[in-house]
Amino acid sequence: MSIAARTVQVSPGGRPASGYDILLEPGSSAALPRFLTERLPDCRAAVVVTDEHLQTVATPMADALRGVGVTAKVHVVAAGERSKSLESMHGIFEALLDLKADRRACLVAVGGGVVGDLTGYAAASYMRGIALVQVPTSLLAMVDSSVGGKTGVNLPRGKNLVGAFHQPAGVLIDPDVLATLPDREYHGGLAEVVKYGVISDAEFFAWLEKHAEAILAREAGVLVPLIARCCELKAAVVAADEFETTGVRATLNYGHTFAHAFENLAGYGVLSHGEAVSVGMTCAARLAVARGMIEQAVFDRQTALLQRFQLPIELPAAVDASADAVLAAMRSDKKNVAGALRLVLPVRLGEVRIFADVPEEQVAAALVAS
Ligand SMILES: NC(=O)c1ccc[n+]([C@@H]2O[C@H](COP(=O)([O-])OP(=O)(O)OC[C@H]3O[C@@H](n4cnc5c(N)ncnc54)[C@H](O)[C@@H]3O)[C@@H](O)[C@H]2O)c1
Ligand SMILES: O=C(O)C(=O)C[C@@H](O)[C@H](O)[C@H](O)COP(=O)(O)O
Ligand SMILES: [Zn+2]
Repeated sequence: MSIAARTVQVSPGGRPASGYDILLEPGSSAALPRFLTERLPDCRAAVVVTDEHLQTVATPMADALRGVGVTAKVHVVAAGERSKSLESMHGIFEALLDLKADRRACLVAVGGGVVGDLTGYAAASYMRGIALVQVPTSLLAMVDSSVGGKTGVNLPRGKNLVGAFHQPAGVLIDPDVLATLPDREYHGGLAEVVKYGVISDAEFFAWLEKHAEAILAREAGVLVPLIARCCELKAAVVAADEFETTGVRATLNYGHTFAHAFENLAGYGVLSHGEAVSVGMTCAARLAVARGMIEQAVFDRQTALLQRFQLPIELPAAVDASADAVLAAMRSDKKNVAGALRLVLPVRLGEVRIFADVPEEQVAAALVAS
């Protein structure tokens, strides 16, 4: 397994011309002015979007941009999933208009997946599309949301129901910023990390099991290779199926049909995305065992690793989610065709497939341990 890479190249849809680099190194956020000068030389105005927890990271970045002649300001949204809204997007448009930003302007997303998805969709929409630079600061954003171009916001009726594919011009990952990430958010990011092992890389899954203690301690020696491997795995999927048309990219949605329903029913507060994905992957694996698709041992290994990473494997009591309510929410999933659920389920450790023939009673039965 090659886990030494520090720069990961992404070629969406296999088109090198629209490719970009993920720069993974301590201090990489300081590279923003150079990055803009080299990659977006016409950019004269930039809005750096962040939330209140990352202002000390975002503010020096805007200052540094001003140092190379770019008119820059920081725009702060409230931390948390509820900011992934059309209303928050409107605030970003106002900030761009205040700077008299034209089509050569760019948006810089400094934060977790919420800031990244929101800012990305604003970049895809403002004047029909301006450049975006992703500076992910949560583990989840480093290993997943900053890469691959999925952007969007939530609607009251469901997660990510509006959005666009809009690839960043580049991704700057500074693993040192993880030092301030709260434990709960760090663990949430590990859910998406476990996902990569289950969907596409059994060897990486075993590596996670072996290094679980060092990973929990956030040791740099394991963190950098861990992030790099996830980025490589995601880049390969995005190269094969940028717009989720062939089914390859849908594998990244393992556990998510359940998870998005849980997040919506929980009102986007009680449960983080990563926690919801952890419970969702547990339900999906339980369903696969019930259908005779995987051995119980695979379910047990996934469960043990999720629990080792201090992630939930069942919904907290505070989430009032009857099977009927969960199924109703799952029917809004974007993967569904003609109202029929399409679920990503494991067929062995390291491989998942999409199933469109799962009876809803089986899905309901998989929601809780028997
Ligand atoms: N676009 C994609 O491909 C994709 C992939 C996975 C998840 N997502 C989306 O990402 C979102 C979840 O992202 P998230 O888990 O990063 O949540 P988040 O963006 O809400 O961040 C979690 C919390 O951590 C704080 N934080 C982030 N970095 C920090 C740091 N270095 N120090 C201190 N605090 C820090 C944030 O302020 C926030 O309070 C969800 O909306 C999910 O749907 C998108
Ligand atoms: O990049 C992808 O493709 C993913 O599905 C990654 C997921 O981890 C992520 O949560 C994504 O936002 C889900 O997208 P959606 O299309 O199911 O809304
Ligand atoms: Zn996800």
